[in-house]
Amino acid sequence: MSCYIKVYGRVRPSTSRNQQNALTVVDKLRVKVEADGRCEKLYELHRIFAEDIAQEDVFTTAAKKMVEECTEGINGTIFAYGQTGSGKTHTMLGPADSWSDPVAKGLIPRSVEHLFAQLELKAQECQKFSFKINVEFVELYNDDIFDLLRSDSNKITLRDTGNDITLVGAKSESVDNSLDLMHVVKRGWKSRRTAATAMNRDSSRSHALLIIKVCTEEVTGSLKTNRSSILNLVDLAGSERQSHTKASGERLKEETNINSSLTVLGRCIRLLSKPSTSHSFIPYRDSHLTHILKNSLGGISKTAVIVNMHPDRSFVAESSSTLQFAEACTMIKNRVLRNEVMSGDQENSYKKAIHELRQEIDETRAKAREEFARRLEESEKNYQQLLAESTALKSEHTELRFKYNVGLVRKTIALELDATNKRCQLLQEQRDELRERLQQSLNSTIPMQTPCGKQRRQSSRPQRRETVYKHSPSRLAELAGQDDQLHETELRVATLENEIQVVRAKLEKVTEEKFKAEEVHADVISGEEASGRIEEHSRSTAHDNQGERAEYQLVEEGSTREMEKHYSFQIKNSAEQISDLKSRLDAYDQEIEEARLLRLRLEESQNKEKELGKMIENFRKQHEDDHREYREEIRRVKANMEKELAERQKSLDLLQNELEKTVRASNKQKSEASLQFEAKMENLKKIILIQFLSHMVIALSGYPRLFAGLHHFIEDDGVL
Ligand SMILES: Nc1ncnc2c1ncn2[C@@H]1O[C@H](COP(=O)(O)OP(=O)(O)OP(=O)(O)O)[C@@H](O)[C@H]1O
Repeated sequence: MSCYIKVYGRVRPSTSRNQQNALTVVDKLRVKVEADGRCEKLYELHRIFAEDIAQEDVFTTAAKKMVEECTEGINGTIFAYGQTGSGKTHTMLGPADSWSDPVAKGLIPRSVEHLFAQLELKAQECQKFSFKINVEFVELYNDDIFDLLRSDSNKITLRDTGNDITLVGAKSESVDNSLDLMHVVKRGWKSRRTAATAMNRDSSRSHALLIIKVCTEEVTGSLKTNRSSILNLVDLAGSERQSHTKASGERLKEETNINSSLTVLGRCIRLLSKPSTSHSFIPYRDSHLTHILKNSLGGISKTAVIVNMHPDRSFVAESSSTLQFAEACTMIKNRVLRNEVMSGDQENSYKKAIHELRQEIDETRAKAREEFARRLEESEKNYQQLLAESTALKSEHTELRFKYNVGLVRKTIALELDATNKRCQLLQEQRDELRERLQQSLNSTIPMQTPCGKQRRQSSRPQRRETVYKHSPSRLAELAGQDDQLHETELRVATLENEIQVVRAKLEKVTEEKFKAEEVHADVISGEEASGRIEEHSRSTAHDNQGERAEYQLVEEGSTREMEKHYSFQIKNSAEQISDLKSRLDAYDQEIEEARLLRLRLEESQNKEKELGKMIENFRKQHEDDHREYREEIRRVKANMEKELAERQKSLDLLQNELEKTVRASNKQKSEASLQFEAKMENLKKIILIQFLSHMVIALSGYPRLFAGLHHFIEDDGVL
């Protein structure tokens, strides 16, 4: 994979208020340089950061992705370039003592934190993942390399093995987390050579190189992938003009060295940026700086350059030269390689990984289905329970309503019986009256009888018995009046009989209703008891009627004595009936009371029913809410599962693609190898033939004619 070096420009805030700025940020990609308001030039880079840009934005744009790719085995280099005091250290490290300031800290602390965060994330995502971080920190001072992690002043040498450039003698410290790494950086930074110049109170006098080596091991199934990468974070010393820095002595020597290394860097960049010279010699070895950065400039790593500029008009020449350097950098293409070694049976391990992923997907699906079914069953159960409760409440309500209706029927019967009772009382009074009259009539009849009843009964003469009952005329008149009265009574009795018939019919109807009611709900009152009572009542009513009829017959016969007996019997009977009716009335009163209580209970039950209705409604609502929630949750779980499935499918596809690629590559390798093998065999055959022919030539050299013929034959056959 080849890609261009990314170049970003950053303009620092101006230091002079009076001067007009020579640099104007036109937009996110372009910056304009103006000299004396006359000649102006527009430069376009991958991104221009204006004075007010946040450190976080610089990191996100220029370094974040590169740091992430480092964990994938791709080397990365980020360096800050620019004149002295233009803000290189500010960009790379941040202002002094801003290591832990979330706003001000620079690109190095942010990269370190992000690198570890990314590695931790991978460790969580991968089946088996481990990493190892080693760090080296050196400075290039006066074109010598010094270790910033060691106090001795031993110089470090470079070993170039083509793709690898190693620092021989540099201390490599192993770190486990970002804090440890930042402590190492802090320690090294303290040893870095800085000095105050006219341009910068804390000017860097050396190029600082922080080298972070990342090694990761990832195991998927039986496939082991080892990746390694290097992240170079470089803070270059600034190019300086003696006219500005007013340097002399040691500072001047430093300045000369810095400028010469930067000149070599510029030369290499210029050569690399010209397509025609891309294959010509690049003088990396002319300075340690370019030699160390060899792989980052036209080499095998990804590179980002941040060019820092001073906007003031007095530095317009430096800004122009920085921007020219930046523009040349944008033309350089790197051939990025991924440092990755896979071990184990790749094809099988891919297949195994695919199989495992498929299994995982199936398991996840089955689990989701089970969960869904379980929740559905649970909610169904809850629903059935609520339904049963509601049915029980409804039947209770019906039962109570029925009881109330039975109570009402009883009350009606009681009222009917009350009316009957009153009529009976009236009848009794009338009978009493009749009895009184009969008594009077008897009193007046007795003196007319023979002195001794015994004698009369013993007499054998029938004509004598007839004379015994002869009445006086006044008595006869009285008897005639009595006959009228009896007739009247007879009429009354008939009327009463009718009334009793009506009442009896009503009673029968009520009894029938009661029977029906009690048949349906036997536990309210024993049906037998009630029917017994009603039958009894009917019997007594029938008995009354019979009695009245007999009375009527006796009256017709005209036997006063028998009537007396009959009336006294009737009176006794009536008294019994009355007491019976009274007791029945008491029973009815009791029943009415019961009905009242039932009504109260019914009201209570109605209230209860209302409450229960509310409860059912609440239950139903809750059940519906639960159901909705379950459904919602199931839907959410399903969506998550689907998402996960899609992701897994995606990774499966990727794996399959990779597998196909690997298979294709291995097939290609095989065919290439077989072609090579065939070519080699062909060559070998030729060599053997040549050797054979040369032996023949030597052997036949004594026979010139035969040799000439053979030579001719060889040329014709085109063997040679
Ligand atoms: N973008 C910026 N915002 C605020 N202050 C800045 C910015 N850039 C630089 N400065 C300030 O300018 C001064 C010089 O910056 P810095 O030391 O980073 O420059 P430098 O390019 O590293 O210089 P040298 O090459 O001499 O080391 C510092 O005090 C720094 O805080």
